[in-house]
Amino acid sequence: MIEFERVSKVFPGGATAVHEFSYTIPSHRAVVLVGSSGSGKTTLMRMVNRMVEPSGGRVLIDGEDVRDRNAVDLRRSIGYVLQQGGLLPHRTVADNVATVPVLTGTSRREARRAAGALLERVGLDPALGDRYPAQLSGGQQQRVGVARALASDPNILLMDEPFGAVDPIVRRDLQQELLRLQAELGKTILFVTHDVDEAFLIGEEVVVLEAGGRIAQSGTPAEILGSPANDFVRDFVGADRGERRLHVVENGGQRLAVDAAGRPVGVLGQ
Ligand SMILES: Nc1ncnc2c1ncn2[C@@H]1O[C@H](COP(=O)(O)OP(=O)(O)OP(=O)(O)O)[C@@H](O)[C@H]1O
Repeated sequence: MIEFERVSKVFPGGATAVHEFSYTIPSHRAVVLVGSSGSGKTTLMRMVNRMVEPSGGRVLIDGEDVRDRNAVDLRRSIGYVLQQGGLLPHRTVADNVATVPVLTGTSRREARRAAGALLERVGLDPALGDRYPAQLSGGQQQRVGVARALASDPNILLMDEPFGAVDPIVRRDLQQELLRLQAELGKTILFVTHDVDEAFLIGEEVVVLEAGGRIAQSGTPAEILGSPANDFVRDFVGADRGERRLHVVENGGQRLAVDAAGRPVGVLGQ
């Protein structure tokens, strides 16, 4: 469980990036922060692994203030997936995946063996482990990024626009892969995106942010789609979408998010 308790962040010489944000992410839940550029999503995410220290308030993991944790140990215990993969270019894929386990005492041989299994888990041929990141496609690199984040078997995965840099078709594959993985692994996931469709697909809960990390609305995709709290949310969920405007339909006891052409874009649960 991750608890944000009235956290704020004022960067030196800057405006307030986040103002008194409070939210609790239950264990094993996938929660998506969605909002336009500069709404404070990345700042909030980085407070969890202490890459950003709050100016006020606190972040707790399983009841413990992250400030009481050693920052390096904390970071190694949390999976972190970045938009550009963040892979080390001069190390093989297998060594990239094995980085944290080796740092925390697993033998290189054992960590490389485990890396092969992790590559398979994210849908890659383990033989790719001998390549260098530049020899993989963007989508494959993102999968390696996910494998690396899973390597220390963390309870928490932070995912910052992880599929933002790949083309739409690969992006859909990666999203489906993440849903499949989450069904298997049940991690506590904090996922950041500015893409509403992605937020509603991945998030069991979605937090719509306005500037300054203010919560415009939070809830399940069905709740937000079904009854937007205000004009801001209504616009954000539907703006500029024309015929792609999302709505909710009931289908055989399931609630589906569909676009205006009736194409399902996500299952919202029972
Ligand atoms: N290190 C920093 N120093 C000063 N200001 C910062 C710093 N990091 C972020 N900010 C500012 O804080 C605000 C929130 O930034 P943040 O990156 O959290 O937003 P975001 O919602 O993740 O945006 P994006 O979708 O563009 O990544 C922005 O106004 C940004 O310019």
